[in-house]
Amino acid sequence: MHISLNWLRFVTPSTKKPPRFHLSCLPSSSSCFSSVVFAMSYDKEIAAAKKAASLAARLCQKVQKALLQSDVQSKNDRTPVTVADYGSQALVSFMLQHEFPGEFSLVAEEDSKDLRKDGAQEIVERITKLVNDSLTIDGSYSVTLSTEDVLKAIDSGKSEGGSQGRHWVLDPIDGTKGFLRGDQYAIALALLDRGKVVLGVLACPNLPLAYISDANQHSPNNEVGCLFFAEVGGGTYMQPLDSSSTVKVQVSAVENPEEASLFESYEAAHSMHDLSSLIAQKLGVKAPPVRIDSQAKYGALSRGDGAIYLRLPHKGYREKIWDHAAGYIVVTEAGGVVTDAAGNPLDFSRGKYLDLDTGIIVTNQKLMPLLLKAVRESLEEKASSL
Ligand SMILES: Nc1ncnc2c1ncn2[C@@H]1O[C@H](COP(=O)(O)O)[C@@H](OP(=O)(O)O)[C@H]1O
Ligand SMILES: [Mg+2]
Ligand SMILES: [Mg+2]
Ligand SMILES: [Mg+2]
Repeated sequence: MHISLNWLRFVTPSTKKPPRFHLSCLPSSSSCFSSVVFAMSYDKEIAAAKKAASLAARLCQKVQKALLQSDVQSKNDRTPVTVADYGSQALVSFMLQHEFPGEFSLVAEEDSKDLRKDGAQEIVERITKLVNDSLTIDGSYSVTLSTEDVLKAIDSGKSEGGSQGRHWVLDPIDGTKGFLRGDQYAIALALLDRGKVVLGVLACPNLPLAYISDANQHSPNNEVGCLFFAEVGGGTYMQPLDSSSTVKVQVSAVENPEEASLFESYEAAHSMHDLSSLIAQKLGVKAPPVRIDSQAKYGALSRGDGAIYLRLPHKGYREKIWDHAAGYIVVTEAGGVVTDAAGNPLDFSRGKYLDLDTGIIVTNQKLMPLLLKAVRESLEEKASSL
């Protein structure tokens, strides 16, 4: 693979991730010292998660390529994203269950209800072919799943999560709107252990390997396809989706908000752009916001492309854990901080939903106090103007 100068920018002296064990405290302990236990490292889980997310990314790329090449495709036809969404979820679910056949719990976005309705047989067959082609593509599996196997694999994602035991958390395509537009999307997979996110993998098939800004995000010269992964206490790493050359990444060290660049959703329906522009104005941020879809924003932030991510949904919206779990650990292990708009840490232990005060904000440790102040003032200003 051609390694560009931009790629080398991310390389740190330690590019090889050593195998690791780490200490953890039992959640019920009153004193850390009295009940320190040796926890297994999650190396086997992270290897399986990387493989599953990478294969799912290939499946999605194949569908997106066909979608963009097809000129008969109606703009409103959601079939391609439907096929890729379900296919990605079936593939990841099957691979994880194959790897961890004992107790298995998956909290995932999709279910098979619509696929079991009359008239859905053709689409289920398309999904099944896609999944089988993907599983056998590199010779790792020699299985042929039936349509019922695929529906069952999709429905394995019905777990509610929670604070006990282990739960995989999957968004098979995050950024469906971006996927349909030919823009950014991500396959986001994380593992919860006793309510905490302990590992996360983000496959971002359209994210340039090089630094992105508002100006260059659609440059045709950019090589694209990034895989981010992080394990609790072990830092965040990035590799090209088609290679294993891994680099450790860090969030931006920018301390002056005037030099910070700010990421937000492309879709104004997902995050209030007027509110984030007020916050940016208060901070003195000079650059225009970088608007991209999906948890690719967390990936880009983890390597310092921007310094701030604001997600301020409209009133009443409830965030789901699969939209944030993988991105959260990718950013925090790279040195970033993720809180709600009141500065509270995110709690992934309460089931499918995150109970939040107003929104999610992400930045580095140095900028967080300034950002929180600007967010609070902007929210107050907005409330008093209503
Ligand atoms: N009204 C809304 N407000 C906030 N988020 C929303 C929303 N409607 C959908 N979403 C979520 O926003 C996610 C995409 O985020 P982003 O704007 O960062 O690309 C979607 O994930 P899916 O595409 O997996 O459904 C969906 O869960
Ligand atoms: Mg999503
Ligand atoms: Mg999704
Ligand atoms: Mg969705």
